[in-house]
Amino acid sequence: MSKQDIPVILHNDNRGLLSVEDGQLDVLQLSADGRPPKRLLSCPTRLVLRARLAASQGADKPRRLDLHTLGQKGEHSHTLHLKKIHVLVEPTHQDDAEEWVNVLMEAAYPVTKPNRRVLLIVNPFGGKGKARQVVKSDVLPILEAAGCLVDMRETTHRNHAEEIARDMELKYDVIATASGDGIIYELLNGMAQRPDAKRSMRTPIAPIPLGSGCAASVNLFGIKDGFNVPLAVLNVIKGQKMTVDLCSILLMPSKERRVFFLSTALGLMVDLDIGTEHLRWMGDSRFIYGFLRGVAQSKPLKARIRLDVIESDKDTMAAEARQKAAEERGPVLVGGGTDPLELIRGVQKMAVSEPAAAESSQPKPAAETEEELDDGPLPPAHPLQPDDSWLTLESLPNKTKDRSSSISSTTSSVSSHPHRGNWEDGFKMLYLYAGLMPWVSRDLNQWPVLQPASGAIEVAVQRVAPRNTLLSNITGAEQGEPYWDDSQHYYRVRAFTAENLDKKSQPSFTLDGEGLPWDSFHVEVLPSAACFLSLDGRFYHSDFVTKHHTHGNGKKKSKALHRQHS
Ligand SMILES: Nc1ncnc2c1ncn2[C@@H]1O[C@H](COP(=O)(O)OP(=O)(O)OP(=O)(O)O)[C@@H](O)[C@H]1O
Repeated sequence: MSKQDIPVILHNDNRGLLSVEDGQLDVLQLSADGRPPKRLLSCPTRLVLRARLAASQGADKPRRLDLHTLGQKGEHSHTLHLKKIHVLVEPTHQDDAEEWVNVLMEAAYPVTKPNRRVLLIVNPFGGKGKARQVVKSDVLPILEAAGCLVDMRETTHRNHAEEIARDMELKYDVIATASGDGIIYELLNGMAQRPDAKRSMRTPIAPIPLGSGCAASVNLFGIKDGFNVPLAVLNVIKGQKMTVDLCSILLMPSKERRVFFLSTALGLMVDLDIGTEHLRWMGDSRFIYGFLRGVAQSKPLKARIRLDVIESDKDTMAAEARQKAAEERGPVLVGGGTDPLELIRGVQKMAVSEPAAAESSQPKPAAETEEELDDGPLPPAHPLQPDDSWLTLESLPNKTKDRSSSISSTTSSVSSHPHRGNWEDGFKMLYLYAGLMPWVSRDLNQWPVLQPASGAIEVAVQRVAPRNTLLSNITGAEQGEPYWDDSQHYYRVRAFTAENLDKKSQPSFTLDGEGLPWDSFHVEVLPSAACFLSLDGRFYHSDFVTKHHTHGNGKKKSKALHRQHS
């Protein structure tokens, strides 16, 4: 018997052994006749929620030991369910048992502290309308089994989450959202209005995917587990703080300011989202339907976009993203790629990029102590002043001759701009999609080279292209392959503006999936403004950044496209 083992009496009165070693908890039933022990439970310590010794009932009495874990349905299963095991520890082993419980809890919480205080926001009408029921059956029991203290609030009307965030006490370790992305958007906008906005935004958000589009969860847990509710609850319990950028958007002419954490879209992507809201019953399949419908119509977007570009070379951005992923992952599987079960079975690692964000018992460096952080409001939003160095992309209504109307004389010529990203005068846009997290839904990794908290927003501009090209881009979209298509122009920017050149036929744009009237707007990045929880302190790595295949097909496709355009 090693220090990691403790003898116990099992619920069936048989003798047993609890063992914790190499990131694994085992519960064994011992046999009296020399046969090998029977494994009753084998569980990665990542899935251990709590181990607790009950109070002593007297020095000569056995003590009860409770083990709460999540269990996989099978070795390769992503399905998790709550398991509770109770055993008895005989008086002679009780000191060792106390030490064993500490060893297990340290293995179970290697980078965070247990017993979090959780504000749980539930949208009872989110997604397919099952949030309330799933919270009761799956979410609350797991949080309680882990010893979390939960305050639950149900939203009763639109924008209720915004009101809650504006008025809440800042006493929680985490705000969990049993909803879709809309509630997260509202929470962040509520926080943004507070006089102590910066402090409030240091409370991390942990999404529990119970809406129709749950992009935040897909970005944290990947395509396969993007809708895995118990895994998302595990993230509430032991996720690490991950800082993210937000964007501030100034709506013109009203000068109303909003913030967003995910995306803003123009053109086809607007029709795809708000044009399919009546199809929420389809879950996120409604987006595919909307895309097909939009491609069939291929209605050009009429807009003038000005971009403060940092980078537009796709090869450079892809190489940087792959390098960063390699640093974060350390040694990888033979053949590369992502272990689909890494979030369930791997040992929880401290984030490479933000070790100071982990709740370790080590004192933080002086500059990162709470006292020195700014607790005040967000900086005020002012209209942006694009100058000569900004890139201007225009997709004009067919009959427009006078292109000078609202273009300032300082606008640079596209063809000579160092960051034009292969855009040519006369190209027509189909959509613009700007984002702060790689996946916008399970089906679309729109910004596969995006780095969180980089101080930039990624802008993809899809120009009008033959329908078969656009349709063939659906294949591989979940892993970001359309990035390589030359009809998709890609810019990493600090800020941008978008002016509507046909308000009648394109009245709206979307912000984190919510539709708003579009006249013109100004977007700038709020670097590292908010934080989410993530099990390994980062977004889930897509195959795009972990598998280093070339993009020969994309290049061939784009040459063909050029031929068709000329
Ligand atoms: N009780 C309520 N009645 C009506 N609307 C509500 C209620 N609670 C929240 N809402 C609104 O529901 C909208 C959608 O919320 P939620 O984030 O849960 O996602 P969803 O629409 O299912 O999925 P997604 O936004 O990811 O597509 C939000 O705009 C919110 O204001």
